[in-house]
Amino acid sequence: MKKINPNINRENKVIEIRGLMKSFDDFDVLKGVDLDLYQGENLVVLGRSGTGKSVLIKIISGLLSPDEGMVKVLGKQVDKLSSKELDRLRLKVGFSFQNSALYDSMTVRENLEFPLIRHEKSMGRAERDQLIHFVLDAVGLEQSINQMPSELSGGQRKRIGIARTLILKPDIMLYDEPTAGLDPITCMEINGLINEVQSRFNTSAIIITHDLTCARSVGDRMVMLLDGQFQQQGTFEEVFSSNDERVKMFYDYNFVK
Ligand SMILES: Nc1ncnc2c1ncn2[C@@H]1O[C@H](COP(=O)(O)OP(=O)(O)OP(=O)(O)O)[C@@H](O)[C@H]1O
Repeated sequence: MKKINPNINRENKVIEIRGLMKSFDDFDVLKGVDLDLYQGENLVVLGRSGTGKSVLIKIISGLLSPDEGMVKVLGKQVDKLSSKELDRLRLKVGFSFQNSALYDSMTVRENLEFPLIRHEKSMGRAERDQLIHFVLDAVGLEQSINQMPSELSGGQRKRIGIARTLILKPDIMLYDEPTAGLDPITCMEINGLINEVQSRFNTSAIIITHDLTCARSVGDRMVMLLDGQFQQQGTFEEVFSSNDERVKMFYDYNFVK
């Protein structure tokens, strides 16, 4: 289990959400979500499939717009920003996708270089190279620099996906199912990496997961999305001491086989 993290700054909310609503046609997915993410905190978002966890982080990263409610990211209300301002804010929010989203036709180096060429146009080759080596070292995969994604294991692809997100030095990391499809040992390694990124890069993060071992090892706090709202929140023990049948089922599925 994770130790109490002294580096969380509860005076500084990097994400603040109030009364967030989102529907698709007549299907109400988010029905009044309130959420705070504090600077330096790893927050785990739990919830069954289809409850709207991905919709929530897509709204935070500006990929979807809210129907109602306030979504503030790094002090900026996302729905009030021009598209240029939103693009600038997005660079501060790193999205680590479930499938790692690497370009299969590019080497690891090219995959890492791509966001720099796109977003840091004035950066020279030497500085790009230095950053590529820095993030590869951070995820422990310097030796893979010239490999193709198809030559990497699932865990290595996740690491490179995380490196590619880190290379733009985001303030906030969003991890969508970081351990999905990995064996237990590789899951532990990825959990360790998420914690290392938090302490080494001083990022705040939202981690979406179904994996309660991951939740327990990376989360400073957890929230559970039930019926379109966060109805349970606190430490792992606080959330799972609930008598709510839906919470108990979630726990049993993970730990009682
Ligand atoms: N762009 C979209 N258009 C229409 N419906 C959508 C769209 N995006 C999501 N939905 C619907 O919103 C609901 C929530 O989807 P979401 O992907 O957020 O679930 P989730 O909690 O992340 O699930 P999982 O754990 O399986 O990834 C689903 O019913 C989904 O079909």
